[in-house]
Amino acid sequence: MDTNIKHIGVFTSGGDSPGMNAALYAISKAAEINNIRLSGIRRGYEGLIDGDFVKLKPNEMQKIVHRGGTVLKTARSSRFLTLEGRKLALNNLLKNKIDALIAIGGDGTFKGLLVFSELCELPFVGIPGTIDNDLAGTDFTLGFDSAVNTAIDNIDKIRDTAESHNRIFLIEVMGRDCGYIAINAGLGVGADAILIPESGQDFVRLLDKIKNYESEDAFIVVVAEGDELGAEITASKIKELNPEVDLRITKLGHVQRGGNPSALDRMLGIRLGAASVTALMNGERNVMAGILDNQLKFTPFDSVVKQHQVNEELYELLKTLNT
Ligand SMILES: Nc1ncnc2c1ncn2[C@@H]1O[C@H](COP(=O)(O)OP(=O)(O)O)[C@@H](O)[C@H]1O
Ligand SMILES: O=P(O)(O)OC[C@H]1O[C@](O)(COP(=O)(O)O)[C@@H](O)[C@@H]1O
Repeated sequence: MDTNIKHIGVFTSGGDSPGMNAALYAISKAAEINNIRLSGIRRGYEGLIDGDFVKLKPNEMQKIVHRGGTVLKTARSSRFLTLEGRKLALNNLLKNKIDALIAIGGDGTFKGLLVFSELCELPFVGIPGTIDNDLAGTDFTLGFDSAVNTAIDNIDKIRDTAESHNRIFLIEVMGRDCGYIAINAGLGVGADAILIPESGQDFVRLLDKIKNYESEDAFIVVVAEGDELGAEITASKIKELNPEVDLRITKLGHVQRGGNPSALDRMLGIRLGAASVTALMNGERNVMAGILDNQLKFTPFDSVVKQHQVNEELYELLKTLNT
């Protein structure tokens, strides 16, 4: 056990995701039990550069396990992309006598840590926090399950009105350049078609169905925001084929990032939060904590950032179900 770790800094970075507060609770509790001082760093790398450090008290964190967003706030930092910014960040860590860092964020955040490790010798552990589920090294990222549930709740509501009017709805969901939210939400609502960035065949399947569409029912298409055509072009192609159809586009947007974390995300945050403190005490460095096959696993940052997890079985499922 590495007893040199007396003071840990923790921050959330990139897009917020439900479950981040649960992870912060577990980190604060595990640190307290192991007599480790914990400093929260506000606004991700921005707060590291500005020295914006706060205390995280486990008895207060316990009360916000159920809340979405991140109590530490988060940011995308252009200053951290510069060497000058990273040097300011290093100075603040040294000044505050921080021995190790825990970062909750996505692949951008871990790329940042990799670059920072060229300057800073402190050990870093990452927790995958993004609704996009686009990281290797974990089956699920923190917030993905909640975001899919939110998308499903909203699309169910759209179905009510779509069926009442016999309309085609194109519903855009988040996920950056990854189709995980679209596949899971789309299958979960019984969508007629799902368009994702990773597949070229989905649009062909959609056109085949639209050719036979009789305007006597709803037709629900879930479109990933990173899809190569996107909702607008897809809509205009459908209209070209069949000018009479009644069609609407809905972009679900940031509603998918908010709301209380699901039970799965609360547990994921708590497991990974506690594991990250233990990992630092055990001498781990520059790794991301994740759950693979329900087992805790640590993956080096360079393997996490290089890959985009592609689940072939899910793509095959879309074909099997002709969606
Ligand atoms: N190559 C890089 N070098 C240094 N910092 C980086 C790099 N890539 C990303 N970062 C930092 O990580 C932050 C979070 O990354 P971003 O891609 O916005 O979100 P996420 O971590 O959710 O993927 C960025 O705003 C930036 O400050
Ligand atoms: O809130 P912003 O900065 O507009 O970012 C939107 C992006 O953030 C996400 O919600 C989450 O992405 P990250 O977790 O990688 O930041 C993406 O799905 C979306 O493309």
